[in-house]
Amino acid sequence: MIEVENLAKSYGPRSAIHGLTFQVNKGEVVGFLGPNGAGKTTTMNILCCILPASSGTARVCGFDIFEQSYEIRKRIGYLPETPPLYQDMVVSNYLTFVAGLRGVPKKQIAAAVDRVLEQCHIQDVHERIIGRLSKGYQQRIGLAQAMIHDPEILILDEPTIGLDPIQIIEIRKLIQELGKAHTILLSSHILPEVTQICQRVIIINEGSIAAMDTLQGLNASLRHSNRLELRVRNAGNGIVERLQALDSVSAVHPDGPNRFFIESNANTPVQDDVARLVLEHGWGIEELKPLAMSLEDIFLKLTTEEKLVTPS
Ligand SMILES: Nc1ncnc2c1ncn2[C@@H]1O[C@H](COP(=O)(O)OP(=O)(O)OP(=O)(O)O)[C@@H](O)[C@H]1O
Repeated sequence: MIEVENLAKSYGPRSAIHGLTFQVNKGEVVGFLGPNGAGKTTTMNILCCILPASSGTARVCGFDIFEQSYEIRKRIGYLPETPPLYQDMVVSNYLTFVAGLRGVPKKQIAAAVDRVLEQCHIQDVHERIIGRLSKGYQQRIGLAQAMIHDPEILILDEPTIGLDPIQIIEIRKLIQELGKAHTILLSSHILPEVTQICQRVIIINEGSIAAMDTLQGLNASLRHSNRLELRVRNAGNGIVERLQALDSVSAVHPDGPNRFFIESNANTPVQDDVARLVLEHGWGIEELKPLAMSLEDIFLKLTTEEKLVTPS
């Protein structure tokens, strides 16, 4: 549905993205993650034919972004980070206006407005002035304008940014609903949000792709760094030093007197060494289990040098 190959964009001498290659398949909800300035908005703007790429190719629904941008615009709905709303307009008038801009045939405009009012749960405010509505409602109107021409693909740039926690939950729920019938590429800084909404993640860092997989796949591919949680009954003096002295252990992070997070870069099962050490010293094993990496851990690992061990 979206095929990107070797895409690059420079702003003057500054390279924003380079060598981007990825695909989004029909029906997928894909999270586009990256730190500030990674190139997410640039990529989304190129896919929506708002910004020309410097080189590379991208096809959306089989159409080329350079040659067939009109066809792509018909099939793509875009919610930019700041929704393009006219604050002084009444909701339904605004959506009628946008429908005209998007080329919805005149006779179908009223039905299209009714459809998006219903899909985005904003029927109750259709006669209100946009600027007087809450940010959560304004975001839904932003989604409604993106969907007015019934596109197959939705591209959403930070759709929950600036919303309060209740509004965030509502918008996430709405995106999950929309994901049943649309292909969605969504950028976000909120990692649990991506975990909840998306089936697959593309992590971008400094303009190129750092990782691309399902959450389970990312976890498995980063498994060369084993992480364990160890809980003992009676930790003796020097337990941290002794654990650290094991060949297979690269770092030990205590969390209270009897709980430790252990990292290992070795491929050997570090559990055996740890268990042996604990038994030899009579510290008593309460729990010894491998830890899955959270998306936050994966993100930090791929986008920074920071080493992190947290329970998940
Ligand atoms: N119009 C522009 N002129 C010059 N440089 C730009 C322009 N737009 C973006 N950039 C630069 O390109 C790089 C990528 O920016 P982009 O906005 O695509 O990143 P982003 O991942 O969306 O960041 P954020 O999460 O902060 O929105 C950044 O270094 C940014 O400063």
